[in-house]
Amino acid sequence: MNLGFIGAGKLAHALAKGFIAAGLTKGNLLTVSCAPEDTLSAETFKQLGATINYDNKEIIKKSEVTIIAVKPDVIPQVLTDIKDVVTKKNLLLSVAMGVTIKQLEQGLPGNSRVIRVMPNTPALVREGATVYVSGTHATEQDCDLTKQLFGSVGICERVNEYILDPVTALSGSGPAFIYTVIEALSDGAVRMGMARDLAYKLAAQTVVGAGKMVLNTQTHPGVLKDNVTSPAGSTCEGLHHLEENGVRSAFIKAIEGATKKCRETAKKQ
Ligand SMILES: NC(=O)C1=CN([C@@H]2O[C@H](COP(=O)(O)OP(=O)(O)OC[C@H]3O[C@@H](n4cnc5c(N)ncnc54)[C@H](O)[C@@H]3O)[C@@H](O)[C@H]2O)C=CC1
Ligand SMILES: O=C(O)[C@@H]1CCC=N1
Repeated sequence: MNLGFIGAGKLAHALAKGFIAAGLTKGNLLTVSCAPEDTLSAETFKQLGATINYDNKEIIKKSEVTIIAVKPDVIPQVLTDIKDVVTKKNLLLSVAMGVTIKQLEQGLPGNSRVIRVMPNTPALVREGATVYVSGTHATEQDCDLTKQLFGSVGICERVNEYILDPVTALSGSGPAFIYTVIEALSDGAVRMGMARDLAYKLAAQTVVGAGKMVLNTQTHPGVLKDNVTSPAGSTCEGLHHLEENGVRSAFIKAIEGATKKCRETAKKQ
């Protein structure tokens, strides 16, 4: 598949590597733009074999499917750059946080085929979590293609747009929250005498294992937690400390705060 990327940063790179690993495209089939001063993004994609072109119009002309992966505040500029060359042949997939279908469509010619996608960086290792929302003029084939593309690097679900901001908070930002948990668990283990390397390995595999237990056994997380927690045992003691320090409330507030930030971004566009 010939793919265009407008914006070649951390998410674009994770997606490109994931798509290549899944066999959906090759590095030399990618056409990519980034800010001219951003030599790191350009170099990262060059190493994959991609063609770099600093003119966003050229990305649209050369690719039937283009992923727009710039920061939300750059979206208006990108839409201005490309609006005169977007035709019915182009499918545009925007991954920008807090930028709505309406805002995207307003900046493009009528009938433009737009899909709003919210992936996450674990797509790099094909363990991504993606949702997408169809724009007004995207076809069912466009939705199928989106599902095929992002389904090749993890799970991919179609949703209604009203849920996109909480999704961004949960699975878009979520890896950062979980890395913090992995670091903190490891810090605890190091404090108790464990070597740092082993602590990261055990903490990361514990997150992977617990996640797979929820997905594969379809058992309520509370039941899975109870299965680990013996009467008067060590897990119970640990859980008591987490509850005393408001761990649930901290995560609930993190999702609420991140969702609100997405909504503020949408209002600013
Ligand atoms: N990083 C993540 O985990 C996730 C990011 N997103 C969304 O993806 C988008 C990109 O995020 P990141 O990759 O983290 O950002 P980043 O800062 O790593 O990358 C942004 C890219 O845009 C390029 N750029 C800047 N101005 C440009 C222009 N006028 N034309 C073309 N390219 C331009 C930069 O050179 C850079 O390559 C954001 O909208 C973000 O909300 C969504 C889900 C997860
Ligand atoms: O932090 C951000 O703005 C983006 C949205 C989801 C992950 N990164």
